[in-house]
Amino acid sequence: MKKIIITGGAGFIGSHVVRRFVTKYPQYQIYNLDALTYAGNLENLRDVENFPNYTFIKADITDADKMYEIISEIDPDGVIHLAAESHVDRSINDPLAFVKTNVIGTVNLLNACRDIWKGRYDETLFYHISTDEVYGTLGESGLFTETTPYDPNSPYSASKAASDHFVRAYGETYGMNYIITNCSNNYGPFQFPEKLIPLFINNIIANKPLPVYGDGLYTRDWLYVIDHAMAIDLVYHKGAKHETYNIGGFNEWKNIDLVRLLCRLMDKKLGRPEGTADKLITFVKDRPGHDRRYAIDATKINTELGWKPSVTFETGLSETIDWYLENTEWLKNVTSGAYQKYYEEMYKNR
Ligand SMILES: Cc1cn([C@H]2C[C@H](O)[C@@H](COP(=O)(O)OP(=O)(O)O[C@H]3O[C@H](C)C(=O)[C@H](O)[C@H]3O)O2)c(=O)[nH]c1=O
Repeated sequence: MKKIIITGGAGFIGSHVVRRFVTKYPQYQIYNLDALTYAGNLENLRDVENFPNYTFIKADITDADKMYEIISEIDPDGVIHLAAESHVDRSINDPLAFVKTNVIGTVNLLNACRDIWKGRYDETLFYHISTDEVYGTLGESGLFTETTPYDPNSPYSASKAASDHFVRAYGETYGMNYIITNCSNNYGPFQFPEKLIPLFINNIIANKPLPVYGDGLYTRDWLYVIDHAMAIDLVYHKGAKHETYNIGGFNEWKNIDLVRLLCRLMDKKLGRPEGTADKLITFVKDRPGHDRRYAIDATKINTELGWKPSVTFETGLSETIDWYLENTEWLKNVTSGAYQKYYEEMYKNR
């Protein structure tokens, strides 16, 4: 039986990856290693928690000894590493938390795998999940390819860039097998309402302002999270070792256009008169160091591995809104407690 550790499996993208592996591969034992920080939630995995091939381990990747202990005990065939601090605004307020989890946490995992897998690097794989933000920002045209130089602008993207470099360095220095994928903005069920789409869905439901940063003309390339999980599955099984793949939706939207589409769909689904949600749009002070445009060239994963997004943005977004409207309890739980304080802190100077 193959054993795979998935770090950050209780988070947004991680939970979709865990669900896919647990349900699709009963012959694999899947270990979800997660610290359950504010963004990790076992509610995200209720439907698979009793599967015999699923095990949850509460542990923090910043704890080097614990990582060594867990990895030597399980002796996995692969690690799919998704555990990370991921919100850019939080990284601006607390960069060190991002260095600790994203850089030191990754190196702790690499150290343990390097030692425990010694002598059988060819049979094992460290698969590191990263972001397109490591490439910095684009002008009006152009796309990020796998050979675009790294040029991170936020503490978050700098910490992810550093972690990517460490993974590659461990491959080159020690000969460990690794793959890195760099993905564009994800959206879908179970995303914590600090990121644009779930935050705005939550605020529209609650009739709260929709804080659009700066002029709202920033561009992002959006991918449905389930398509990302499918890509991760494919890369884990078919990807070439010591390679990087970019994953994206070929789906660019200016923030303000996306927000207006979201408002229209939400009004319809909530049975409110057209234009109701639009009135909540509030332009606020910009995010410092705000990257103007991200866009991924996903040709390599498409031509070499045959991956492409399976749903259109209209379908994915509509399904996402429906999910949040059907899961108001989940939304209420994750936005209770410290959330309100965080939200007020985040927007008080904007
Ligand atoms: C939360 C928020 C965001 N925005 C803007 C800022 C961005 O231009 C865009 C998306 O912001 P968000 O914070 O949702 O995502 P990014 O900063 O693009 O980064 C995201 O996508 C990459 C790939 C990752 O790797 C990050 O982990 C992930 O957080 O909307 C607003 O205008 N108002 C808001 O309240």
